[in-house]
Amino acid sequence: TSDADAVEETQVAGLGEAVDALRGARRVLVLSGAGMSAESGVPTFRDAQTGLWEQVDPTDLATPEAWEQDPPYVWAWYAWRIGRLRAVQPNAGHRALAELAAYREVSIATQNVDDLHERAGSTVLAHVHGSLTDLRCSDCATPHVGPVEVPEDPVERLEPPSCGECGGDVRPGVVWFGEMLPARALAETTAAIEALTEGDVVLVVGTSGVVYPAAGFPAMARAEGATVIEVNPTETEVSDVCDLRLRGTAAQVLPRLVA
Ligand SMILES: CC(C)NC(=O)[C@H](Cc1c[nH]c2ccccc12)NC(=O)[C@H](CCCC/N=C(/NCCC(=O)O)S[C@H]1O[C@H](COP(=O)(O)OP(=O)(O)OC[C@H]2O[C@@H](n3cnc4c(N)ncnc43)[C@H](O)[C@@H]2O)[C@@H](O)[C@H]1O)NC(=O)OCc1ccccc1
Repeated sequence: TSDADAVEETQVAGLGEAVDALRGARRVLVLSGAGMSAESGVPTFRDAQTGLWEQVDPTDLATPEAWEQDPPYVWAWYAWRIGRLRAVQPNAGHRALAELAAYREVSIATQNVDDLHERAGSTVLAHVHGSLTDLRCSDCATPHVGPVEVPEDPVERLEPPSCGECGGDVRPGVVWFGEMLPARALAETTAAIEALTEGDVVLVVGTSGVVYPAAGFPAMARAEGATVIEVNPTETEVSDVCDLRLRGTAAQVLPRLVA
């Protein structure tokens, strides 16, 4: 039997109810995290870092302090992630959400800094933690365009590109721990949550619900009366605020939800 059949056979408790809820929904808001891209080969934050960064807690690397202290060390990690992102493809979960938008009003607010939703054909409402591919000067904030050298294999240190305006170090356009979320992304996500009503559906896909303020979004959506559905193989910090918990992966469950 092929993988699809195997997936087809595995019963996901609550799937029927979730399909019904989605059928009756006028609007769908997707809150996605690292698990959404795991089956594309993008490691989640909780997955052990591989190789060079094995000993490093990503939340220590993804900070303004780490950048201040040693830009080439932090840049090497991001350049490697940019390189990895170029080598992977959206998965069946990303594609299912893009298909759903053909017959439902779908908004996606993601914690992910990858562009896999867009590459699957979705329009993303907000990247609340920024984007790996948007680069800017860490001194004058000038957006950095032009090619970015990425290492074949992980390297310990790599000089970040220099800003064409002021010569400063160019940093990734992501939100580091301790940094405020992009005002526009936060405003649009909050507006989308406040616009939710009875009967609307919120899909919480592949997030452990640990990082704030994003971890508070599912409860805010529930408070608006929407039906909140978690898609995650394991229990999370937000499972309790969800009406339905579908214990499976994004690429396994989402295609069956929108079929
Ligand atoms: C660690 C945590 C406790 N710390 C925070 O939340 C901090 C501090 C904080 C603020 N308010 C708080 C309140 C309480 C406690 C702490 C705080 N928040 C901040 O600093 C935020 C900024 C946070 C953004 C940080 N940047 C990221 N990313 C970009 C960088 C980069 O990518 O390098 S966060 C990054 O990690 C997070 C990882 O979480 P998940 O996406 O949930 O992924 P994770 O790996 O954890 O879990 C994966 C899940 O998927 C599941 N899964 C696995 N495979 C699959 C599969 N195949 N299918 C489906 N699911 C799957 C797994 O079971 C698992 O559940 C994502 O958000 C991701 O973007 N800024 C801020 O609040 O500014 C103002 C401020 C500042 C200071 C103090 C007060 C206020």
